[in-house]
Order: sequence, then structure tokens, then C-alpha cells
Amino acid sequence: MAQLSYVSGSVGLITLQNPPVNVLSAATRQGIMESMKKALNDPKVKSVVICGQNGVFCAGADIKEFGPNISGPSIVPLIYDIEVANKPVVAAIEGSALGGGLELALTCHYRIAHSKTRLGLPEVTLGLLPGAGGTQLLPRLIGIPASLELITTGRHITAAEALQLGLVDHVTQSDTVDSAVKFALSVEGEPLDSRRISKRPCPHLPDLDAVFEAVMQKVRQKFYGAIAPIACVQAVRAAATLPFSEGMKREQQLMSTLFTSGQARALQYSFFAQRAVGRWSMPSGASWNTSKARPVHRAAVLGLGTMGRGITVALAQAGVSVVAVEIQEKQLNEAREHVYATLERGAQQSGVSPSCANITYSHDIQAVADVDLVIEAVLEDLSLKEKVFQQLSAICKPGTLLCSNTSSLDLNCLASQTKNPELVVGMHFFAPAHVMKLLEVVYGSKSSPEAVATAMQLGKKMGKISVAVGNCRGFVGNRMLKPYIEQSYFLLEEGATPELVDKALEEFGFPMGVFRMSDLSGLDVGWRVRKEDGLAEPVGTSGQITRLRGGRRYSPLGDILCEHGRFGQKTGLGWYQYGRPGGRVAKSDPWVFNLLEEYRARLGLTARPIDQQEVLERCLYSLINEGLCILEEGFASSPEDIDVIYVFGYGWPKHRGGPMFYASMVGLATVLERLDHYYRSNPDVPSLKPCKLLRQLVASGSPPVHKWKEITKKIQNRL
Ligand SMILES: CC(C)(COP(=O)(O)OP(=O)(O)OC[C@H]1O[C@@H](n2cnc3c(N)ncnc32)[C@H](O)[C@@H]1OP(=O)(O)O)[C@@H](O)C(=O)NCCC(=O)NCCSC(=O)CC(=O)CCCCCCCCCCCCC(=O)O
Ligand SMILES: NC(=O)C1=CN([C@@H]2O[C@H](COP(=O)(O)OP(=O)(O)OC[C@H]3O[C@@H](n4cnc5c(N)ncnc54)[C@H](O)[C@@H]3O)[C@@H](O)[C@H]2O)C=CC1
Repeated sequence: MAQLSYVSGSVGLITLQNPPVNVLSAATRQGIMESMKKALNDPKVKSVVICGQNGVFCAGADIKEFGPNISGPSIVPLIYDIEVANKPVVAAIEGSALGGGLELALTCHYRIAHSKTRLGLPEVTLGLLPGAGGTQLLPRLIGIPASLELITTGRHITAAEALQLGLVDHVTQSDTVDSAVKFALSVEGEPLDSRRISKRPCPHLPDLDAVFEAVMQKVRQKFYGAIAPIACVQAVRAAATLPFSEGMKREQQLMSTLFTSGQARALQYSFFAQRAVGRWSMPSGASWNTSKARPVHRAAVLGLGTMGRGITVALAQAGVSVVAVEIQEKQLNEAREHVYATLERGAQQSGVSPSCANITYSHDIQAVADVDLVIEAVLEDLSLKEKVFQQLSAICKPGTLLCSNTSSLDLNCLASQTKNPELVVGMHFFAPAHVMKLLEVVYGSKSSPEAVATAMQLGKKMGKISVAVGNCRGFVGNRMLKPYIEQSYFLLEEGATPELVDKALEEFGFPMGVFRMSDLSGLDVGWRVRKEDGLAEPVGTSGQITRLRGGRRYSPLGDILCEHGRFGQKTGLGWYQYGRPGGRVAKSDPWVFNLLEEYRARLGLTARPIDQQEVLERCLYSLINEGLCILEEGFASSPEDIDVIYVFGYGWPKHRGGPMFYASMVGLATVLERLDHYYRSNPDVPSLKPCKLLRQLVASGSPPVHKWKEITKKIQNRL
């Protein structure tokens, strides 16, 4: 796992060998320790270079080993031994130096990095802090403000930025190990005391208290409810105020609290879940490792409204050339300007040149004739989309993949309009499409594995986390949202206010509660769907309101708001008031309170006190129950798929892992008991009825999330 070899006569070269990214597993730590000892005891060796095999220095601790039974040599004394070595130790950094990998490099006396290296201390994203001296060493090297920023965000930086910060000594464009060996030879025999970072004082910072107070406030706001960023600030403060050895003790104390926390478990689960969704499968058995994606060099976007513009930007940023088609002249011109400005802004932020040259605009659908893939983003209207798919099927060259960004329509209906339904898949982006990380890749009953593989790969190229899902109403994300929103309306009927419901959800960790979120996305969207479904009927100011529609309880509250022209932020009024159309700041609106009172009076409902616990249980457990139904029915292939969708598409707090992981943390038996309880008192609300999978999981002893597949398979086999 780490190999010592000898080069250039006097250099001991220690190579980390733990593919793919040379993580510091127990065996690797042992290997480094033994190799280091051997090199230091060997009189022929005058200097040491540490590198990683296959062009990657080290991605840090092996996260899979984390847990109560972590074994093998501890990382802290191991890297301490490197710093106190009496021969110069040089880190040859290429690929990635992250977490414990960067801490390993920080204890070396010199750091040489390849220009393409990424460096960082991302532990905070795993619910931890850099617990192998990172919080004490980095501030001594690059100062407190820069360290605070890097450690509390976990941001990866380029070698150029690292050089600017003083984190590395040299950046090379040529062979990193060769450069490091040459460098090691040049410093053999030189004194090392000034190179030992732990011996340096932390650079003085005037107004220390004010700086830390400001940063603490910022992280509390930005990472609401997350404990790791706070511990990171506390640990860096120890570096600024305590001697090194005391600071190290503080770092260890804070680390041991984080290490066993539920938040760390959730975030580490999420790390692997993000990677697991790439190993997709379809009920047919086709999967990522049996299906070959086709290259997409040229893509078309059809419809340049809200979504089409974002998709165009994301494609261009991924280096795909785009044919952007819009029938309305005004929309086309606005889109061109919008896309240009967004690409310019993005380029300024990332320091790369904008990709406008790759986009051609047209109002003629014939322009898509020779593209490899089309993403349709016209209005959500089935007959319009059917017509568009007929046209695309006739116009496009053979083999072109036809994708729809529909958020609710049946993909099979669109595929049936084409000559090759196997080439049709859904690519369901989230607004704003160039920002949001999630992409649901929807397979219909005839979609070919190759088409799914191509959409998944294109998503990855566009920087998205793509999840393959089946074709059910609302797919996975929106389908689960329905009972969540439904419960929030029922809570209003029973005595809650939008403020109370939103506060409970925001304190849980959502960036916005359900009502603020609905105001942002537009209340008219759901209203239109409910009208098409025959659910929303005009309510008016008098007459009977029926709360039972289609055999189940229905709340027309959302429809009433829309009848008053209250569509949310876009009209300046929704569940809250915003001062003006397009306003962003939500303020309570007495009109809504009056409406709720009158509504309850009309229906003979008596408002009762509702607490935050009830809000969370009813909104979240009904959403979780729907997720379990989706798993049971096979529209998502694993709980990880659902969790990734919720974390990256719906603002589910990352440190709670996702709805499925959260359910397993709360205890599936508790979720079942509470759903049973609420369903008993609300038998006309089917979404509260615990699904078969939930009962089965509880009956099987509530296995951990990664074992649920065994139970879902059993249920599906029986169906
Ligand atoms: C490195 C990457 C940027 C590479 O990206 P890419 O090329 O895109 O490949 P991936 O698909 O992401 O990865 C390939 C493959 O590798 C797996 N993998 C990657 N990194 C790790 C890892 N660190 N551990 C395990 N596995 C890893 C990945 O899952 C893929 O495999 P697959 O899942 O099978 O597909 C990118 O991978 C990346 O960003 N990686 C993560 C980097 C990172 O976050 N590093 C930080 C790790 S945490 C750390 O280093 C902390 C420390 O070192 C501190 C050590 C102190 C520990 C001491 C604990 C003691 C505390 C006290 C306990 C007291 C308890 C008590 O009180 O009882
Ligand atoms: N707005 C959102 O938040 C999300 C929307 N979606 C879906 O994306 C699709 C588009 O939605 P929006 O962008 O919000 O709609 P939009 O109304 O902003 O834009 C649609 C555009 O399509 C154009 N158009 C209509 N017919 C056309 C045709 N035949 N050829 C070319 N252009 C045509 C219209 O002129 C309009 O500019 C819908 O299916 C919607 O359900 C999906 C995820 C999120």
C-alpha cells in the first residue's frame, strides 16, 4: 500500500499505492509508517519524496473505514513523525491532495504541485473537520482568514491559487515526481526548523474576536443546523489562540464529537450515494455497465423559455455545440441576450472564456436536422409536445436521441408519436437549469438502455448528478412533493399558518418552507395541473366547498389563492406578500389569515394548536411514505436514488442524508407508528396510509438503507 524505492542515489521515494485515489486506509498508513522509518534509518537516504501512484497524490482518509471500530495506526502520530524527520521530506503532489492527503503534504517540509492538481480540506462536507492537524497547520502557513474560508467551505482550489496562498512552494507543468526529486536533492543537508509548520506562530490578526464572530455568524446562517462548520471555526480559533500542542488537543476533542455524530454519518452516506446513482439499472436488467453511451457533439434545445435558456447555458458550458430553437421572435432575442449574459458572468467567475461561439439560434425547427440529441423544453402541454415529437421524428437524422424536459407528462405518449420510441427519454432538469445539480433521466417503457446511458453521460458532462428513474406521474421528485404539499394545506385548514409550517421546515434545514417555495415557483403551475385533472373547481365567495374529491380529501386553498390572482412572487402576492410583482422578500399577509379564518368558518372547522413536531411528522413522513411506494413499485431502483434527488433537487438538508436515510435514522418503526396514527384519524387521506414496503421493512427488523434492496426485490417478485 506504500512502497519505498531509491532514486538518484540519495532520495528515498515513498509511493502511495491504493487505487483509485490512494486513500489512507489502515494498510496505507502502515505502509507509509514503515517506509518512512526505513528511509530515515538508512544512511544512504539523504532526503525523502512522497508521491501517489497513477497521478493522484492522496484523497485523504478512507471514508469507508470510518465508524466505531476504526483500526490501524492513527494518522496523527504518523504525520507528526514526518514533520520531525531530520531529513528533508518533499511532497510531490499531482491529481488530488484532499483532506488527510493535504494534511500529509502539510507535514512534509516542502510541497511541489503539478499545475493541474486540486487541493483542499473537504472534511466539513463529510460532517468532520481536518482532524490530522489541518486546522492547526493551515492557519500557520496561509493565515487565519484564508484558512477559515477553505476549512469551513471545503472548497477545492487549483495549484495556482495554492501557490498564491503560499500553500505550495512550487508549481510545475512537467513530471511532478522528477521535479520533486530534483528539488529534494537540492535541499539535502539544509536546516529544517523553519520548514516545520507546527513550529511557526500563527500570523497575527488584529480584531481577532471580531473576525471569528463574523465568520461564526456567517457559517451559522449559510450552513443552518450543520455542526461541522461551527466546529471548524472553533478549531481554527484554537490555532490562533493556543500553543500548537494545545490546539491539537482541541482539534481532537472537536473531531471526536463530530466523528460519531448523525450528521457525519448522513454526509458520508451522501458522498457514496452520489457515486452510487451513476451505477444505474432499469427493471429490464439493463444497467450502466452493460450499456454504451453515444457521443453527443451537437445538441438542440427546443423552446427558449425559463428552462430552455438554462439548458442551453449548461450545454455550452460543457463544451457541447448547441442549436437553440424558439418560435417566438421576442423570446428568441431575449433568450440570446440572457444566455450570452449568463455565460459571460459564469466565465468571469471561473476565469475561463465564454462558450458563445458554440451556439446558433433559429426560429425554424428544421435547424435541428443534423444534431445528435434534442432536448425539448416547450410549454407543458401534451398536445403541443406530441406535435413537436412528431416533427422531430420526421426532421432529425436517423439515430438522434429525442429528450423531453417535461415535469409531469407521460413520456410514453411522447415516444408513441415517433418512429423510434426507443430513442426517447426524459431529461428532467430543475430551475435554474444551469445552476441546479440534479437531473432526472426518465426511461419510458420503450427507451433503450443506450438512450438512457447517453442521457446519463451527457448529464455528467454538464456537471449534473444524474439519476435514472421510471416513468410515473411526477417521476420521483415531484411525485413525492405532492403529499408533502397536500399535508401543508391540510395543516392550514386545521389551524396552522403558512409561517408556522415554513418555520418548522426551515428549522429542520430546508432553505425554504413549503409555502415560500411554492410562492417562488409559482402557484399557477400546480393550479393548471389540478384543473386539467378535474380537481380544481371555482370556489367563489359563497356556496358549498367540497373537501372530498375523487374519493379522497382535497384542499382547495391553493386554488382560492389563484382565483384571486395570487400566483406567488411573480404577482407580488401569494401565501405571503412581496411588495411588488417579482419581489423577493416574504412578509406575512393579514389577507391570508382572514382567508383562513373565513374558510374554516365556512366549513365548520375549528382551529386547534398545531406544533412543529406535527408539521414535520405529517409533511415529512407522508413524503417518505411516497418515496417508499416509488421504491416498492420499482420507479426508483434504490433509496440512494431518492435521497440524492431530494438533496440536490429539493433542498433537503444535506446533513440529514435524504428522506430515506432520515427515515432510517428516526427509526422506520417510529415512522410507521406515526403514519398509522395519522391515517387512523384521517382515513380519507390515502397518502398517510403506510405502504407495504414500510411494513415489510419494519417486520424485517428495520435493516439499514443499503439492505433495503433485498426487501424491495422480494415484494416486486411477488407482484
Ligand atoms: C478524489 C476525488 C476528487 C476523485 O474524483 P473522481 O476522479 O471523480 O472519482 P470518484 O468517483 O469520486 O472516486 C473514485 C472512487 O474512489 C472512492 N473514494 C474517493 N475518495 C475516497 C475516500 N476519501 N475514501 C474512500 N473512498 C473514496 C469513491 O467512492 C469512488 O469509488 P466508488 O464509490 O466505488 O465509485 C473524489 O473522489 C473526492 O473528492 N474524494 C473525497 C475526498 C475527501 O473528501 N477527502 C477527505 C476524507 S476525510 C479525511 O481525509 C479526514 C482525515 O484525514 C482526518 C483523519 C483523522 C481521522 C481520525 C479519526 C479519529 C477521530 C476520533 C474518533 C473518536 C471516536 C470516539 O470518540 O469514540
Ligand atoms: N419552469 C420550471 O421550473 C420547470 C419547467 N419544466 C418543464 O420545462 C418545460 C418548459 O417550461 P418553461 O421553460 O417553464 O416554459 P416557458 O413558458 O418559460 O417556455 C416555453 C417556451 O417554449 C416556446 N415554444 C412553444 N412552442 C414551441 C415550438 N413548437 N418550438 C419552439 N419553441 C416553442 C415558447 O414560446 C416559450 O418561449 C415544460 O415542459 C415544463 O414542465 C421542468 C422543470 C422545471
